[in-house]
Amino acid sequence: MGATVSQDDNDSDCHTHQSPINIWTKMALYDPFLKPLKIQYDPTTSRKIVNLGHCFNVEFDDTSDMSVLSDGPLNSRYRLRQFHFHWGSSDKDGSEHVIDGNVYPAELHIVYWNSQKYESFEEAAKHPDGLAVIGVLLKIGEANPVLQTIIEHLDDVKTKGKEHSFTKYNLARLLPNDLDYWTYHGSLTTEPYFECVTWIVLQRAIPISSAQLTRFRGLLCTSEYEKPVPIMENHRPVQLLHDRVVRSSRL
Ligand SMILES: CC[C@H](CNC(=O)c1ccc(S(N)(=O)=O)cc1)c1ccc2[nH]ccc2c1
Ligand SMILES: [Zn+2]
Repeated sequence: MGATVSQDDNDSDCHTHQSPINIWTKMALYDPFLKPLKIQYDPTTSRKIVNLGHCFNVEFDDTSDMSVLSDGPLNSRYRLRQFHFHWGSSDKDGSEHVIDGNVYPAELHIVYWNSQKYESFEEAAKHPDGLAVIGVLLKIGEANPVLQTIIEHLDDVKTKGKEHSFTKYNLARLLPNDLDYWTYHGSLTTEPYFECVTWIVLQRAIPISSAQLTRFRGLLCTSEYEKPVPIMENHRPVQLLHDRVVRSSRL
């Protein structure tokens, strides 16, 4: 008697909570128990900007709970570690999350880890409730002065491995006023794709000018000793939803 393989066996593989996804807004479930996001941000926690080769990070001092995210869909306090962007080789694509089939030209990820339950970011990343990432879609519009302060420093971190001090950054000014969000359980969108992320995708996009976005593509994925290769794109394709439901904070 051969083993029968049913549909759910196919979903029993251990990679069914991958990110990013296409969010069908009409299928999102309004959850009245979702709280507003509570974002406490201390500008003195910003430390440096780093070129990692596939993207650049703005990194924060996460040795104590100074800049934290709580409430929203979360049951713990999460500590700010870094933020970074994903972009495409043209303004036609670049975001990781897709909304009703619409791709945006870029996406900001603000990465937090559960400092209430775990001792370190690396430890938290091994658990389903280890990380929380706020995803903010970027749309082409007027130049964004808050992004400009980051873009001015990209020349200091042009090649892979370069870093430059980056202090007193006002991350709060980067966020839209409207913090309504969609939330679902997913993964890191780069290797090792751990399924450890509570995703919180804001429903309001923020502007970036086409000229500013072009500056992202000027970053190099090569070190200063190699032949220069620009980071033209670094966004992962959308993944299957499987058994997940996306919840919305707004009816
Ligand atoms: C656990 C992964 C981590 C490196 N990766 C990340 O920090 C990261 C963070 C956010 C996202 S996204 N685009 O989803 O927001 C993708 C990746 C990481 C950190 C320390 C490590 N030591 C050994 C391995 C190792 C891996
Ligand atoms: Zn990311």
